[in-house]
Amino acid sequence: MQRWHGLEEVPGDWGRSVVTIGSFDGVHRGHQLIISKVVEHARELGARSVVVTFDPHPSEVVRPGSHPPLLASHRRRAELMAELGVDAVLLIPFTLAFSQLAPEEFVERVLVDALHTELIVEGPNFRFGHRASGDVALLAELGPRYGFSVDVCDLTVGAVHGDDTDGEAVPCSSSLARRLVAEGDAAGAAEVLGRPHRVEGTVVRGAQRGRELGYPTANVETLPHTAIPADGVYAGWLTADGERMPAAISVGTNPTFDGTARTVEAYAIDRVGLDLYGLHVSVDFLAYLRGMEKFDSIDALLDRMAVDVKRARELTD
Ligand SMILES: Cc1cc2nc3c(=O)[nH]c(=O)nc-3n(C[C@H](O)[C@H](O)[C@H](O)COP(=O)(O)O)c2cc1C
Ligand SMILES: Nc1ncnc2c1ncn2[C@@H]1O[C@H](COP(=O)(O)OP(=O)(O)O)[C@@H](O)[C@H]1O
Repeated sequence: MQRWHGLEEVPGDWGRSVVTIGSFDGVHRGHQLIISKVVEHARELGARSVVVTFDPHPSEVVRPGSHPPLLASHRRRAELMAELGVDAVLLIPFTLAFSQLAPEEFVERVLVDALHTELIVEGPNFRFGHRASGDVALLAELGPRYGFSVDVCDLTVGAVHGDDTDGEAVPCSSSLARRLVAEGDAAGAAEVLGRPHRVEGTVVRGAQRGRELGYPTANVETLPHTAIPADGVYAGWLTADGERMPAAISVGTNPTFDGTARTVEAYAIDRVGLDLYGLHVSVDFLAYLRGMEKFDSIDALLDRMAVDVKRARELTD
């Protein structure tokens, strides 16, 4: 899969494209549906599939300070899109100037001049151009002039979760996944995303206390704006150097030790002698086990950690 950063990186001799445009944060099940459609149509038409996305999140430019917590880095999104068979991802720097393009200019520069778009696939709520004034009706109107057609499809995929929905399927969306992650509902988030929520980062030094407790934990320094699950203890996986290891994960300030910094730490169950410092690792959150607690003694914490680890081992088996 090709990755282009900016319109100027699109090869001049790039052929015809089937395109979808969006933020695609988390590449959740609704995103997966639309991207699969793009890939399928491209194969039928003998064209190539392209996903157009933006960095930073458009809301940060339109309303500074409103950057939402991110479910996936652009690197991770690209990885997931490659798995779906996408030929190229075009990441457009979302500058103030870009945000001010009139919808028709946006169509000309991105869809027509750069990508030679034959078909664009979007959900009915797609908006683009200055003040989000372009919509699918405008795309359909401009299509004949520029030689592309528009496939507007219902991209709603339902996920059942929680007690507050009476068992009703709720449409998958990035904001729903963000809310579930923030509430610690790892299982609900996994249902929306189609896989456990992942947090990535570099392993940094902590208080060096874990090894003394018998549970060394890799402390993961996450990227800015990462969607970090609610404080608590989780079962999941720690992946390092391509190896996926069952893990018991702690998110919080280590209140038993009167800590103040909020950390994401993962103990790779039953593994000894790992050296993960400085590595880029990922932590997948499969299930919420319990809340973070301030224990009266280290023994009480250790008793509880033994129970957590046993449960995490069972869940990741
Ligand atoms: C499965 C698990 C559960 C944990 N639960 C708690 C907890 O309830 N309260 C708490 O203060 N710390 C908890 N911790 C965090 C430990 O206090 C922390 O891993 C330890 O202090 C080591 O910190 P260090 O990596 O900075 O050395 C938990 C850690 C793990 C792996
Ligand atoms: N089973 C394991 N799970 C996680 N990290 C481990 C494991 N075994 C060894 N390590 C190493 O030990 C470090 C964690 O030990 P710890 O005493 O908690 O130190 P720190 O406070 O610096 O995180 C990890 O960063 C990793 O390099």
